[in-house]
Amino acid sequence: MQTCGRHSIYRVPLYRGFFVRTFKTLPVVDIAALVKDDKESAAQLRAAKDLHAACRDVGFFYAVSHGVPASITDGVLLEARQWFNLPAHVKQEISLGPETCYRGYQQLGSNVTRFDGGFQRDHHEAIDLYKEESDRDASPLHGRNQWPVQRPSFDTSLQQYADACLGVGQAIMRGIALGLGLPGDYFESPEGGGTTAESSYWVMRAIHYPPLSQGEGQLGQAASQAVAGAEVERHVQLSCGEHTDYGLLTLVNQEPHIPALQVKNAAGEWITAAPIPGSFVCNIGDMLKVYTNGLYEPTAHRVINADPSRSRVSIPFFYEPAFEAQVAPIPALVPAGSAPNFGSVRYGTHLENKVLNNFELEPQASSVGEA
Ligand SMILES: O=C(O)CCC(=O)C(=O)O
Ligand SMILES: [Fe+2]
Repeated sequence: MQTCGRHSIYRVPLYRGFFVRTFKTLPVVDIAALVKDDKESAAQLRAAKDLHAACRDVGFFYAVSHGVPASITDGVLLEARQWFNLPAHVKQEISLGPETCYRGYQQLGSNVTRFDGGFQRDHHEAIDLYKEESDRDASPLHGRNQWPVQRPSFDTSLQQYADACLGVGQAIMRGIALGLGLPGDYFESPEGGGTTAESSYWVMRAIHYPPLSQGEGQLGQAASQAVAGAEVERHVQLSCGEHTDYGLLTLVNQEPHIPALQVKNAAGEWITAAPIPGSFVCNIGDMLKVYTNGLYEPTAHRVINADPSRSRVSIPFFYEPAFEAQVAPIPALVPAGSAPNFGSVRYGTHLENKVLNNFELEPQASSVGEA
């Protein structure tokens, strides 16, 4: 096992197979020291150790003491809820498509979860925003955002929220680097991809999940089973189908009233990520699997809003690598004498392949009536 001198806080197990993911709850990690301290401290190393265990054994954790004021996290959820209450034709003024670089509003059922031989429409509407890039020719995703200008206060609170999440994302990535026995700024350095709060090709989605009802306001039997945490056939409509995330780290800010996010353990059981006020539910994405040579695995999750009377709003923020980052297994995490488990991938190419495949933008016959 190679480590990086003074940064090594313990030996990092190289084979995740020792750590069967039989979790029944999600760990809570206090990240105060990572967001507050400039210098590496004993408290930072403790947080880093907790992050390492959480990423290796679960792939999900609640981040608490993150320092983002409730006025920002609660405020943006409230603003989003009010924006989604606007008439459909107002929301559609900022509809997304290839011509808007996939930025803007997606109506109910446009987002799909694909599986072999088919896809399922997810039962949510959303606004998608990305880091803004002026060089439109360089990627079908590059461009300016369609901010929700119909409510300037929402626009402002989204921007504040994004700034705050960039700081938290960079701090958690420092903790993850330390937890891997690397220098805290590893992912910010050129050899680690050069990802910082400034360069991250972040994504932010404000999502509205109407009640998941079938028939006359009742959940279908299969969907009810899904609510109870069972595995279901792929054709059963869910608020958001089973998937893993694409990049480094996702921070989910969710409304407190509905437990709807479910996380799959190795036994195939669905564990509910019930809201904890003041926390972000965090999960790791595909790129951390590549960086760690497979030690950290992104965990499948899905969303089911089973409350027949209330919709749910969440605002995931995706702290992702820089678009041009070349992501490859970190040499110190590849056993001496072994070939790396993965080749190098340009993050922007990985993202394009995912996003360009995410939509079925033709209106759904049954659910788009109110325009
Ligand atoms: O709404 C949530 O709780 C999670 C959404 C999600 O998994 C995603 O957008 O990737
Ligand atoms: Fe996700």
